[in-house]
Amino acid sequence: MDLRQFKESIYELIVETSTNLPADVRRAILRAKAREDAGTRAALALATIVDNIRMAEENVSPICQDTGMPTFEIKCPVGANQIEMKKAIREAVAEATKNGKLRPNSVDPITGKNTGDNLGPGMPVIHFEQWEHDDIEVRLLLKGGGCENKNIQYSLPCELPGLGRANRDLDGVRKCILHAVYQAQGQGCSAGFIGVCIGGDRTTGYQAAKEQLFRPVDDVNPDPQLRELEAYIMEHANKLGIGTMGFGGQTTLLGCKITKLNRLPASFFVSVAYNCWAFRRMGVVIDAQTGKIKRWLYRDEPVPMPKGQEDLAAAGGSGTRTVVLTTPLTEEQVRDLRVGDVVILNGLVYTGRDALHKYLVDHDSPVDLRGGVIYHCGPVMVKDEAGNWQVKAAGPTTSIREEPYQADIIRKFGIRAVIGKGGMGKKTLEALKECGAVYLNAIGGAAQYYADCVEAVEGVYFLEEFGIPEAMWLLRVKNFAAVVTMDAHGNSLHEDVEKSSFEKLAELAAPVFK
Ligand SMILES: O=C(O)C[C@H](O)C(=O)O
Ligand code: SF4
Repeated sequence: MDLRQFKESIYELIVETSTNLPADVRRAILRAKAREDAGTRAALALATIVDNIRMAEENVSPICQDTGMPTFEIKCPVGANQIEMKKAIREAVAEATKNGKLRPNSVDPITGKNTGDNLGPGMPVIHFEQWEHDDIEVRLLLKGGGCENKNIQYSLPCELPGLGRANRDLDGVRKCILHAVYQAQGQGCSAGFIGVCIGGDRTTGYQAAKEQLFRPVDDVNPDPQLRELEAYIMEHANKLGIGTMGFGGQTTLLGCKITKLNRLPASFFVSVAYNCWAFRRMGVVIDAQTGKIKRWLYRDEPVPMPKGQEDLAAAGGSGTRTVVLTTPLTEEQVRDLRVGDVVILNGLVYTGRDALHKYLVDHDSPVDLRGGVIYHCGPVMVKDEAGNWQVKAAGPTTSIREEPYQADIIRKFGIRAVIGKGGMGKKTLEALKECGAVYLNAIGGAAQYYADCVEAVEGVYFLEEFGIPEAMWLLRVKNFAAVVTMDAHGNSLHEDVEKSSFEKLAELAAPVFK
């Protein structure tokens, strides 16, 4: 095989997967948008997502800044050289990282040191299987860390909050899957897709659950029992009211695919792989002689994302209160904000995520953070030829990971706003009230939408120590739109949605499958 050409084909597959959402996923998102009433938070969030998908394709830049764990599933003819293919794939991954199509996402598990090229022990994931065809089929999944954190595995029998006992039967499985959707709330960037495996062991169960994500969204399960379970879950999980980004709404789940594997008599696992709306999976069929792409998978028709809708930044017209603010913020400005307001932010924001929060607890900040805005974000950055940093993608990361640190940091540095996604807990809510600060929920995954708001990169700290995603970037933003979901009066939309969705979950406790 022409390996140089094979590498180019893989590079193209990586770029397309990261930047151009497949047709079936686009259709599912457009259907979800059509179900929401205009002007609601869910509709605004979905319109922003639609904008973002279009922008990513136009800019050939990552849909979401977290380009995930590159996972290649390859079927190849007998005799194809897997060692050489692996080498070519690794080279293509490193090149896509250098060009800002993937974020450098591979870090040492203990020190957090970033390898800078997405390579390292266990990365990327490459699985080969032989088949009796002449072509090579390569499927790629770029599944981000936030939704990966929402995967869950149950061992039956177990007790589930709201649902009671899940026995070792189909109805027990039903309860586990409903609970899996509930426990994700908006944190895995709902509306999401789930792949489920009933049975197997802890490893094969998760593996098979993830493989279900390669099924087209609109396909039908060949197993009638599993088909019925999928239909049940799609209908009832969408009654939980978690909605897009956990803002409430009609659509919580965009797809549910279930498989089963035989298990040992002693074990009964239900494994659930949760994928965000930014469901980046694509595939190609490659000619095993030339290394050229013969055709694309998941691209049955072009599904253009419409322009000119009422997205978050345009929310003013719809009855939502929109407040335009420029940093640094005053206590008065912040105390005036209420849950549900849309804030349009201008001025300087400081990115900071896991490494920075841990650091700031017992160190000084290199910049004065009083009145400042911390943005939970790990952007994709590349240096242009003139040596200036360019933002390639910059959406929010899951904020709850900073819950152990955030309250102390707000108090210590006088921060007035925290931007992230998925909401935070009681400790932070208390600090917001005490100090006069707010939590702003940006639209998770909308990395092009937010990168477009960055007017200038004014500096960076801790780049060497923490690496690109974890560094503290000073970003000057314009028209950065986010929703107040936790205010300085003790209100939290996340608490409310969690409570109401729990009540809806509990209504589904009665047995359905005998
Ligand atoms: O790492 C990130 O930028 C985001 C992550 O995928 C998340 O959802 O929290
Ligand atoms: S930020 Fe959201 S959309 Fe992006 S990878 Fe994480 S869960 Fe997915």
